[in-house]
This record gives sequence, C-alpha cells and structure tokens, in this order.
Amino acid sequence: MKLQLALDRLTKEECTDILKETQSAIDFIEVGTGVIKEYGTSIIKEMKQSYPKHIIVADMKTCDAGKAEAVQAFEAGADITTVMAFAHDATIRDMVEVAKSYQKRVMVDLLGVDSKERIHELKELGVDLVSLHIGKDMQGDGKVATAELFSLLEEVRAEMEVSVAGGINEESLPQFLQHSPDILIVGSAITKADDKASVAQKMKEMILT
Ligand SMILES: O=C([C@H](O)CO)[C@H](O)[C@H](O)COP(=O)(O)O
Repeated sequence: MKLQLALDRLTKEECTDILKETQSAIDFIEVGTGVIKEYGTSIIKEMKQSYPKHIIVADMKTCDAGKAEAVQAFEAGADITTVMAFAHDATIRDMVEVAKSYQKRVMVDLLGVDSKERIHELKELGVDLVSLHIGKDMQGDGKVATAELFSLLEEVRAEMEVSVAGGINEESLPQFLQHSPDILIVGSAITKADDKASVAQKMKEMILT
C-alpha cells in the first residue's frame, strides 16, 4: 500500500516546505487541482524535477477534452493524471489511450458515483485505477471516507487498483486496512498538522504493518 500526499489549497512555497518535511514518508505526491489552477502545469514539472523518484499525480480532475489535458499532464512530467468518472466515455477512453502511449496511468475519480453499472463501464473503457473519494465540500457537510465505500467495487476489485481519499486521518485509517487499498490518499491530516513529518511517518508505518 502506497501513501499519497495531497497538496491542496497551498502556495508553491508551502508545498515545497511540506515536501521537505514529509518526502521520506510518502510514495506519491499529488499536485492538487487548485495548485495546478494557480500555477499551471509548470508546477507539475517542478515537482517531478525536485522529486524524480516519487510518483507524481496531477489531480487534473479532467471532465472534458481528455486527450489534450492528458497530454498536458504527461508532458509536464506527471506519472498519473486524474479524470472524473462522470466524464463522457470518449474523454476517459482518450485519456487511457494517451496514458498508454506515454506509458503512464490514469486514475478515475469516483466522486459522486454510486452505481456499480458505471464501474463496469469504466472497466470496459480500459480503466484499471480508480479513486473512492469523499470531496472537500462533502466533508463540510459532515461526510468522510469510510470502509463502506469499498462495496461499490466488490465486483471488480480483482481487476482494478484502488485508492481512497476524503478526510482520512490517523484515527480513521485503520478501517481501510482490511480492504487493502493500493493507495491511501491523505491531504489535510498531514498538511495542516503541526508536526507534518511525524504524522506522515506514523501513517506510513500504519499502512506497512
Ligand atoms: O482531491 C481532493 C479533494 O477533491 C480536494 O481538492 C483531495 O486531494 C483529497 O480529498 C484528499 O485530501 P483530504 O480530504 O484533505 O485528506
């Protein structure tokens, strides 16, 4: 299981400082959607140059013009780019094709999806990596990611890699272990912590044990 640190609602300087503190504990660096909107894809390039051994996830949250946005992300150095599950099939299919041509990957964000039918459609589109996700605004309404989310994927679990995100912290983390997600995505619990390095390290140890 890999630990992905989500860098959201942060300045470039804050991202840099947080990564200096946490780099040894994390596997994947997620350049958050808002960070990309603020700085452009050049920040993806800077992250890859600074952390060539980490997997860089560009959280593009693409919902249209998939081919162009996938090219943008991969040309900038992303190893993985994201697309919303509600996007048109052609958007997702194009991104999967572009990813194959770059030998990179697409992660499909399941935000708002509760239909197993859509999961099967994604599989048919060639998707092999999805993200169970409770978004920031849903968290504002009191929802957070729980292990129950995994029931959406029970029919395809053997064929898809899975990440999970949405307000995960040290207290909520243990419930996910029984489902063995491939990637655990953590943002605020680390980026807003006083001692970011020790929280990241603790979470890394929890997923390794
Ligand atoms: O994708 C995310 C969300 O949409 C905010 O932009 C976050 O990266 C993801 O939810 C993880 O962050 P936390 O919920 O703060 O752990």
